[in-house]
Amino acid sequence: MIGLSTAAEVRAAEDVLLARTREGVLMQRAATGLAAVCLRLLGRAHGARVTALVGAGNNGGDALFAGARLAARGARVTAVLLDPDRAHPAGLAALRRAGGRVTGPEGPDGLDRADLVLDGVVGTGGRGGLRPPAAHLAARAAAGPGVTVAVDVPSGVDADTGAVDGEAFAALHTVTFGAVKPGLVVGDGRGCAGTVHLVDIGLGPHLAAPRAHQLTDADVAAHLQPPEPGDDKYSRGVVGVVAGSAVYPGAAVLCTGAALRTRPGLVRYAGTAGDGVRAAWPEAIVTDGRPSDAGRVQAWVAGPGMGTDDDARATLAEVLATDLPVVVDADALTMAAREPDLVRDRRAPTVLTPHDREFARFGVPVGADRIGAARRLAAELGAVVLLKGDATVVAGPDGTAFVNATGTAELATAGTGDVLAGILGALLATGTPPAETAAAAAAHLHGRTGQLASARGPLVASDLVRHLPGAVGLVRGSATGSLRDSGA
Ligand SMILES: NC(=O)C1=CN([C@@H]2O[C@H](COP(=O)(O)OP(=O)(O)OC[C@H]3O[C@@H](n4cnc5c(N)ncnc54)[C@H](O)[C@@H]3O)[C@@H](O)[C@H]2O)[C@@H](O)CC1
Ligand SMILES: [K+]
Repeated sequence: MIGLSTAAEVRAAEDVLLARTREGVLMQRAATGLAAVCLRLLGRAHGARVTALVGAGNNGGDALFAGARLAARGARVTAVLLDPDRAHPAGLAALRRAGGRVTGPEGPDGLDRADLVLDGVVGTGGRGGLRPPAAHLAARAAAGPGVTVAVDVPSGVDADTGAVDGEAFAALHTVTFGAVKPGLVVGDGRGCAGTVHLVDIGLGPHLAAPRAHQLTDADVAAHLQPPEPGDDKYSRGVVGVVAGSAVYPGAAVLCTGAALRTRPGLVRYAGTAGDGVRAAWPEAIVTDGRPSDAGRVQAWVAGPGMGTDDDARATLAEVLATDLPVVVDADALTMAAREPDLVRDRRAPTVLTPHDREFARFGVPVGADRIGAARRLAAELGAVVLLKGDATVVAGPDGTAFVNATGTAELATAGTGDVLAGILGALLATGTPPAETAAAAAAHLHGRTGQLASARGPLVASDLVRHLPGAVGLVRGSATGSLRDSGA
């Protein structure tokens, strides 16, 4: 599990460590790690052209010291000082000693010929979007030929939320220090950060336990273990599905199929799309009656394609009245937004799976702070909220949050949400792990499946169902996790 630490948490840990180390040691650790990543990206140092955009704080100091290291290895480094009188003095001296050039914001900056551009304008001390002339230089860097590398945080991105209020530096890579900040992996910040590289500067033992996380394949594999010799179809978790309609059986077919393909045990279906489900999935046990006629289940998935009429409302209420985990998706979300008391503070876990428009129906739009928004609704309803997006966010009522790392834009097609609901039902039905972890694991597996299914071209939702066993195998087989994956 990768912890996501806020700027304040990182600063607090830095303060403890700063008091115990010689002055400048932490910055040297950061600059050494930064220079090492730059060298890897450049492939060579001698003759490489590097431009560093340098602000007035310690973030600029990191860029200057890293620039000095690259210059010492033969790179042609130009530092563009945005505020020449306030640039980090020791960093500036080191760069000059190593043969680097220095200019002001109006000087010749080499941006149009740089092999690599370092963004050391602002880091965790930044507030709001980039101001001119930094905004102008950032735009030129993005348009130029050089590899763009953000120091700690892309300037203009809020490190805690990923919000971009105005202009921000568009990095292909971000080298971050001490801990990954949430703003690098969620919201608009995710797009600005590119691939995230974490440099250890020794903060680990001093960091507060993070309240937000990213799961890796290894974490998710622990929840997708193969059956053991003593298992039977009941012990692997029985999923109940209420979805679809006689006219629109598709959602029921996709949702049931996803539950079966994630953890083949037993799936029971109750509703008016029974004929379609029987035809597609002879493995499912189908009743045309009400959920209470379906037989014993361990978790319910309610909503995809079920409609929002009185009958649908009664079905949803019946499922929510049980003491079982319930996934509230699609049409069920519309009904829950109208009557939040249906889902509020149930004894068993409830997982709501809104996209932004569905989320807004609960009263307040998502806004730029996606983790904050999910936490707010989760606390208000006493439920788990899985807020879908480019990087899906999961929050539990106690504020525990997860940001998904495996999302791919290929998943933006009809029916993929029905598949996610089915996966989620399968992971909830075993009762372990906690519902927010199960929801985060479902989002992770869904993303991996999307990557696999779109490896050779665009996907449709039924491709996802077909690729689920392969994705489960892939996640199980992968011992290591990564922040950003090749398919993302
Ligand atoms: N504290 C430490 O021990 C360490 C800090 N490190 C670096 O220090 C950074 C934090 O340094 P600081 O606290 O000095 O702050 P920053 O360097 O992030 O930014 C502070 C400066 O930026 C200006 N500023 C704020 N918002 C701006 C905007 N939107 N546009 C233009 N300028 C803006 C402020 O006026 C201030 O001068 C980290 O991100 C990291 O890069 C690393 O060297 C590791 C060790
Ligand atoms: K920066």
